[in-house]
Amino acid sequence: MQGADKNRQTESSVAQQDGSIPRALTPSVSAPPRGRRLVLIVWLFVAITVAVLGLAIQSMELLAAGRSYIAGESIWSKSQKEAVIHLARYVRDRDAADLAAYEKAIAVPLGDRDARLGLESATPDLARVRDGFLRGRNHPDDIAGMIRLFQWFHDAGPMAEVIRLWSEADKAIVELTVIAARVRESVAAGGPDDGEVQRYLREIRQINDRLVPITDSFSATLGDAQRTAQRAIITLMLAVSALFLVAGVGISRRLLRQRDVMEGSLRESEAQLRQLVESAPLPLLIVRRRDEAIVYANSRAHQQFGVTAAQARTSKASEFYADTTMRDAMIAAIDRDGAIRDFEVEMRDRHGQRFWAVISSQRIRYQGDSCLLTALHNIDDRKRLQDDMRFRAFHDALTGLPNRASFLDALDRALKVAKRNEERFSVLFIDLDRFKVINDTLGHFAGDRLLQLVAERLREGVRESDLVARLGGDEFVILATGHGGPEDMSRLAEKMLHHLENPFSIDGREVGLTASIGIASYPDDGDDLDELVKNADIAMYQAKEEGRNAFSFYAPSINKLTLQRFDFEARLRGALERDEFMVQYQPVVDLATGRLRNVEALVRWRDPKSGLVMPAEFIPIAEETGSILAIGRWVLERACRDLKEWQSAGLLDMRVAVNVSARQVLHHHLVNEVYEALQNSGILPDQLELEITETMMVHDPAGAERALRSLKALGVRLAVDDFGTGYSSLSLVRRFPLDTVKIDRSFVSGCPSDPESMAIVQAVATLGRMLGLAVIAEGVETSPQRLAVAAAGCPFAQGYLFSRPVDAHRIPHIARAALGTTVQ
Ligand SMILES: Nc1nc2c(ncn2[C@@H]2O[C@H](COP(=O)(O)O[C@H]3[C@@H](O)[C@H](n4cnc5c(=O)[nH]c(N)nc54)O[C@@H]3COP(=O)(O)O)[C@@H](O)[C@H]2O)c(=O)[nH]1
Repeated sequence: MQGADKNRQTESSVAQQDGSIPRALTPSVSAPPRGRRLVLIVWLFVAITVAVLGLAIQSMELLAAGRSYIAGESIWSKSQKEAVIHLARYVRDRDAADLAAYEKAIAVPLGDRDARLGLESATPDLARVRDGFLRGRNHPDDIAGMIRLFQWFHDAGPMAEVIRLWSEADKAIVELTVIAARVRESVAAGGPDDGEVQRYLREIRQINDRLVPITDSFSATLGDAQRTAQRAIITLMLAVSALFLVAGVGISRRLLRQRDVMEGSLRESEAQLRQLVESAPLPLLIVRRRDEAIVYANSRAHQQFGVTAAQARTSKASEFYADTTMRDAMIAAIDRDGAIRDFEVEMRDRHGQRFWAVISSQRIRYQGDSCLLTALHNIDDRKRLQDDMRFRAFHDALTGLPNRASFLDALDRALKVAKRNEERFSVLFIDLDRFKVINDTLGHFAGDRLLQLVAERLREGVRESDLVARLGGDEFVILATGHGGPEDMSRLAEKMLHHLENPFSIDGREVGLTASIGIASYPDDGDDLDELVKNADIAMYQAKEEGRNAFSFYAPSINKLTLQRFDFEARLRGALERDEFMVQYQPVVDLATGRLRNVEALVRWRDPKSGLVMPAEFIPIAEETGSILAIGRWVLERACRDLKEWQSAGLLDMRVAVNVSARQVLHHHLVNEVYEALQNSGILPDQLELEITETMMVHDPAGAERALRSLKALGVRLAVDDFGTGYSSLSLVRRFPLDTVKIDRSFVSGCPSDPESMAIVQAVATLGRMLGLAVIAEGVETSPQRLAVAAAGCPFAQGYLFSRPVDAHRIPHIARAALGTTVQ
C-alpha cells in the first residue's frame, strides 16, 4: 500500500471491464494508433471551423463593403446635386460663396472618380485610391473593404454595371467641372451676360438631367448588387454548412465504424488474452494493493492455493505468504524498483501446506486501482533437489550419516566452542575388524547392508548432542561433546563395542562383527582438527594391535610404533607399482625317486627400507588392507610364466603350486584371474596347484566350497595347506574337491620322536592314500624326519632338507639333480 499513489503515474493502464485483462498485455489491433487518429480528427474540425469562420468574416466584410458603396453613393449623389445647385446659383448671382460651395460639393464625386480610376489602372496606386475615397467622404474603416470588393468583383455582373454607371456619371461630373471653369473665367472677365447665363444654366440643366437617371440607376444597381451578394453569401453559407454537415456525418459514421471494428478487435484480443492467461502454465494473480484483495486469479492459481474462484475473490493475498517478513521485503523491493523478478519466497495454500515459489511482480492499474500483477512458479521440486544435493554433499549416501566433510565441519565448530569455553570433547575413531574379509566373503551387497546396520547401532548408542559420521569404507567416527573425562569416554566406547557384539542378520545369515576404537580428546591429545583425527586413528591402531574388539586412548608412547606401522603399510601399498616383489620357489620332492614333483611359489618383498621382507610379515597386512588381491594376482601370473619357461627348457612334467589367501579365494574374480593366468602363460590347468589354508576353509566352508568348485571346474589342482591345524580336517577332505594334502610343519617337526605327531602324519598319509590324494609332508629339515614321514606313508616332502626357496633361474638345475639331500 505504501507509496502506491506516489507511483501511480508509472503504473500500466488496464481495461476497466470487470474481469478483463490488463491492457498493457493486450496485443495491438491493425487500425491506426488511437492517438494519431484523434489528432487528425481534431485538425480536421479546426480546419473546418477556420474555413467557416474565414468564409463568414469575408462574407460580412463583402456585405459591409457593399454597404459602404451604398453609403458612398448616397454622399456622392447628394454632393453632385449640391454641386449643380451651387454652380447654377453662381452662374446667376456670381456670388463667390456659391462657387466655394460648388467646389466643396464637387470634390466628393471627383475624389471617388480618382479612386475608381486608380483601381482601374493596371498597377493600382492604393494610396491614391485611398486618398480618392477619403475625398469622396467615405469612412476610413470602409475603404479597405471597398478596394477589395472593387478588385475582386469589378467584372462580376451587378458590380460591373455599377462601375459602368459610375463611369457614365463621372463623365457628366467632368463636364460640370468644365462648365464651372468657363463660368469662373467669364466672371473674371466681367461676364457673363444674360445670354451666356441662360446658356450656362441650360448646359448645367442638361448635365443634371443626364445625371439623374444615371444616379438613380447607379443607386438601384448598387442596391441590387448588395442584395445579390447577400443572397449569394447566404446560399454559399448554406451550401458550405450542408457540405460540412454531410462531411461531419460521414466522418462520424466512419469513426463509429472504426470504433466498432476496434472494439471488436479489442474484445477478440481480450478474449484470446484471457484464454491465454487462464490457460497459462503458471499461477497468475492481480492483487489490489489498497486492501490485498485478489481481484483476479487464473485457474492455475486456484489449483496452487487450493481455492475455488469464489474463495479466491474473498481472500487476501497476505494469507498465502508463510512468512510476513519475506512478504514485507518483497513489497519493499516493489516499492523501490517498481517490479521484482524471481523473488524466492515461502508460501502456503489454503490448507496450510507450505511450498517455495519464485515470484515476479509488477505494479499495474486495474479497474481504476493500484494493483500488483504477480506470476509465481512453484519451485518445491527444485528446492527439494537442492536440499537433497546439499544433504548428499554432507552425508554418506550408503548410511545417511554425516560424511567426512560434515564431520570435519562439526569438529571445527566443536574446537572453536571448546577453546572459547575451555571445555573438553573427544573423537572416537571406529574401525570394523576384518570387515574387508566379510565384505569379500559375503559380497558387496551384504557388506553395504552390514555398514548400514552398524551405522544404525552407532547412532542409537550416542547422545543427541554427539555426532556419528562415516569417514569412508569401514571407518566411523563419533564426535562426543559435553562429556566428562576419560571415564565417560571409556563407558561410551564400551557401550559401542557392546552394541556391535550382537550378530547382525543379513540375508538370513548371522554375521558377527567387532570393532576397534581409538579415542583422542581435546585439549590433551591435540588442539587442532588434523591432530585430533590422526591421534584417534593411531589409538585405533593400538586397539587393533591389542587384539581387536577393544578401545584404546591415545598416548604419545604408542605413537612411534603406530607410525612405523603406518609407514610400513604405506610402503607396502606402492610396492607392486614399484616392482618390489619377487617370487622364490621351493621344491617338493618325490620321496621314492628323489626327483622333483613340483615347486611352491613363495613371494618376497624387497623393501628398500628394511631389505627382504618375508610373507609372514606383510601378507596379513596386505590381507587386511586388501592389497593382497593385486599381489596374489601378480604372483599367480609370475609363477605360471616361470613354469612355462621351465617347460620350454625341457622340464615338461613340472607343476607349480601357488598360495592363495582367503580374501583371494572368496573374491569373485579369482576364477577369471586363474583362467587368464593359464591363457596368458599357456600352461595346462592341471600343471597349476592352488594352496588354500585349512583355517580359511573352516572359517567360511560354504564360500570356500563354492569358490573351490568353480576353480576345480577350470581343471586346476587344489591343495589344502597346513593340514591338521584346523578342527574339521577330516570333514574338509570329504567336502572339498581336493587333490593334495600338505601336512603342517608342526607335526613333521615332532617326527620321529613324538609318537602323537608320528600317529597324525601316519593317519593323514593313510587317509590320503585311501582317498586318492597326494600327501606332502611340510618342513622336513632332517634326514630322520625324512625317513619318518616316508615310513609313515607320505609320498612327497618339502623342506630345507631338500632345498630352501630359491630364485626361478635355479629350478632347472635343481630339477635335473637327484634330490636326495639338501641342494644348497
Ligand atoms: N597368500 C600367499 N601366501 C604366501 C605367499 N608366499 C608365501 N605365503 C605364505 O607365507 C607363509 C610363509 O612363507 P615363507 O616365509 O616363504 O615360508 C615358506 C618356507 O620358507 C617355509 N619352509 C619350508 N621348508 C621349511 C623348513 O624346513 N623349515 C621351516 N622352518 N620353514 C620351512 O615354509 C613356508 C611354506 O610353507 P607352506 O606355504 O605352508 O608350504 C607361507 O606359509 C605361505 O602361506 C603368496 O604368494 N601368497
